[in-house]
Amino acid sequence: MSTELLTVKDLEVWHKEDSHIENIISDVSFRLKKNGCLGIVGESGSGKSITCKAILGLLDKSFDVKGEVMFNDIHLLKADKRMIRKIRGKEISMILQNPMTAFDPLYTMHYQMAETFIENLKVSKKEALEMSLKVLEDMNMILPKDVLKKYPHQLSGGMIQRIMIGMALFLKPSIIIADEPTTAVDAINVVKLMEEFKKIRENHDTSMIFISHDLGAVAKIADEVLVMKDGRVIEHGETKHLLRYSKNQHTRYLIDTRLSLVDKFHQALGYGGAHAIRSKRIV
Ligand SMILES: Nc1ncnc2c1ncn2[C@@H]1O[C@H](COP(=O)(O)OP(=O)(O)OP(=O)(O)O)[C@@H](O)[C@H]1O
Repeated sequence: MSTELLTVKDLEVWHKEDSHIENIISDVSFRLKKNGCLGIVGESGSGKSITCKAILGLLDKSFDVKGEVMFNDIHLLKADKRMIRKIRGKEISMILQNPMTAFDPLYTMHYQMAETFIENLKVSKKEALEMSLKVLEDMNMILPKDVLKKYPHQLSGGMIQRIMIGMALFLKPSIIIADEPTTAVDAINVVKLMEEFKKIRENHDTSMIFISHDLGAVAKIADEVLVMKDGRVIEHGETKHLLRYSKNQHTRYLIDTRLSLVDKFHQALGYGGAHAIRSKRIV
């Protein structure tokens, strides 16, 4: 039996504006194994988000998507909208880069979380409200009942992000796609969030696509990495092997940029720098 949950083959994305058509993504292919974690790295604008949105049918009509995207036996690019919406809610959850945009500022967290559970799990309003509280308790939020009464802008980016992760987990999807999940979060909460993601990998039967421009974050969690540049995959391989032995100039550039950041950080703290620890750790 195949262990692949998601197979993407020759994905292309084109953007149309008036009579102008521009190719944004080409020849992207990868496989996500059951219980695996694939990291997608690349600089800003390299095509990481558009690739994942294309897979989930989240791009608007100005985009044209070609290729093959198989989730189990379902061709996601050919599936009807109802089927796609069902898969997006229950089977594949996406954690967005900017979590604030995922919630409506006009409604309380309680209302919005409950709506999601009612729609995706077909539960009663009472059950949905209980589930919302359970999500916050599971994420170890302080005063969860108070948090539920708040509007999105009354919470920090880190809290909203943790709520999104908690909701994604509660729905027990087969795949979680996390798009730069640490962007809106301060440094201390980044560490906590990364722990949360590691726990997902250890305790849940969930596969993951983890998108980041930060190779260090990806190295902590992904077994395989796809490196993107200008809308194309320039390298793909097992994380440790790629970080240690890649000869690709751009991949090396991403690794070295990361190392020089770590160097600066360690020098500021009075340590020997990343080069001193390079032999022990990967990045
Ligand atoms: N709505 C849009 N209309 C037209 N082009 C777009 C749109 N969104 C993104 N693009 C283009 O698609 C390319 C890939 O963008 P994408 O957002 O996938 O990059 P990314 O690697 O996720 O970057 P970041 O890390 O900044 O999110 C870029 O060249 C970008 O300009």
